[in-house]
Amino acid sequence: MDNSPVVAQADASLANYTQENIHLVESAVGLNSPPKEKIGSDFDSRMMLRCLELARRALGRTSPNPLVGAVIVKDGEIVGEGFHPRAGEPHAEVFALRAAGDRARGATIYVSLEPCNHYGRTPPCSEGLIQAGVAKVVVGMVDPNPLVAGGGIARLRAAGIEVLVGVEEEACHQLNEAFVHRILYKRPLGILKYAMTLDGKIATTSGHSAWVTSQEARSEVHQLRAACDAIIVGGNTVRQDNPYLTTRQVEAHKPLRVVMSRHLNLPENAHLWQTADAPTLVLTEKGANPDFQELLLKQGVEVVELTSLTPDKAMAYLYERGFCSVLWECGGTLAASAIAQGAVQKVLAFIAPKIIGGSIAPTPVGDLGFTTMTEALSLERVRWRVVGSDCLVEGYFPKKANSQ
Ligand SMILES: Nc1c(N[C@@H]2O[C@H](COP(=O)(O)O)[C@@H](O)[C@H]2O)[nH]c(=O)[nH]c1=O
Ligand SMILES: [Zn+2]
Repeated sequence: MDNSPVVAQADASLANYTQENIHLVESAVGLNSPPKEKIGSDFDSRMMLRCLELARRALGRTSPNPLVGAVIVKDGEIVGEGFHPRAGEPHAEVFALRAAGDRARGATIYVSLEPCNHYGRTPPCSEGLIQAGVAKVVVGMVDPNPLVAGGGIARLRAAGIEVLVGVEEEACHQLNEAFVHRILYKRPLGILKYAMTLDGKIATTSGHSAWVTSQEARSEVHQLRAACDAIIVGGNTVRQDNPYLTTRQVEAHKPLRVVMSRHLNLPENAHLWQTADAPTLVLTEKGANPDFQELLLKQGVEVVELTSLTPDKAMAYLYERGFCSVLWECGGTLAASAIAQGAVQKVLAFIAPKIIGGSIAPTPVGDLGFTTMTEALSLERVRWRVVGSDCLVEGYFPKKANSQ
């Protein structure tokens, strides 16, 4: 099957992504394009889903790199598997080739992301596959990285290797949505997560919030945290909720816990500074409360002063640090300003079937300055799911209201 148009749209001339050409890359990696016909056989799909299963073993650990899995099949049998464990280490294909050894010659390799074609921290996988003598490469999605962007596929085809692109493309994209966002927008993907009652409250009028949702929903949140690079809260959340923001699973990735606080008027004995099992970073402004900074440093907390502390500045800083995904677990005021500044692209709202009442009880999103319903930010690609006794609503902000 010739499906080269997918690749043709993603050429390396898109190295400098702008508003005009971003949509081309988005369609090349399988976003914003009309549903396509199923590509590949059921066996191809099964092998690609196995790649994604392998890729997930490194969940939360690969940034700024993507999650990638690879499977080598010879005569209908899997002869090698691999995944990318973290940035700086070999790519998924390399591990799969090592496992397959000589059996890679004449075999088919399935990879969830287009094989790279550049010398980065590691040599190009395209050359590795050519040297190993594989006969066919089945790719999940095109790599939006301008250093690759179709070049890996072109190189393999030029070497006479059959390449099929787009098998389980949507699932492949879903797994790496944060990596794709990082590449296209030069910011981490911002995910706003909150838990509210049926009448839209995140706490009682007196600020009590433990717990709004069921145990099942809370363990879903722990899994979500483990898949992210950082979790952000504001000073208010530290003062009022004194959260741990941990994943509570021994083996899981521990995201960086980030607190945004302009004046560092924070409690000296917050759980965050007292639990060294996950790293913590406090973002503040130049010259804020030097005594408190010293106290934090003594407790192993990292402090970074930014020239002005806004959600976008925080995201720009976390982008420079190599992060792909940031989970906003803050209160309504910070959430509203993060949304207004385009620091949130995705929303995960847990809704508990409880009513708490209280006209001044806090709500998940503060003032956005809207006066009419027509200004409402309607989520797109919305999914609803039951988690324990709660409902999880998941969706994305429309691009125009939210592009950087
Ligand atoms: N992890 C991964 C790929 N990642 C691609 O390579 C880039 C990182 O290159 P490097 O610095 O050398 O690790 C990353 O941004 C992405 O475009 N490619 C692959 O063929 N297979 C893999 O498993
Ligand atoms: Zn590679």
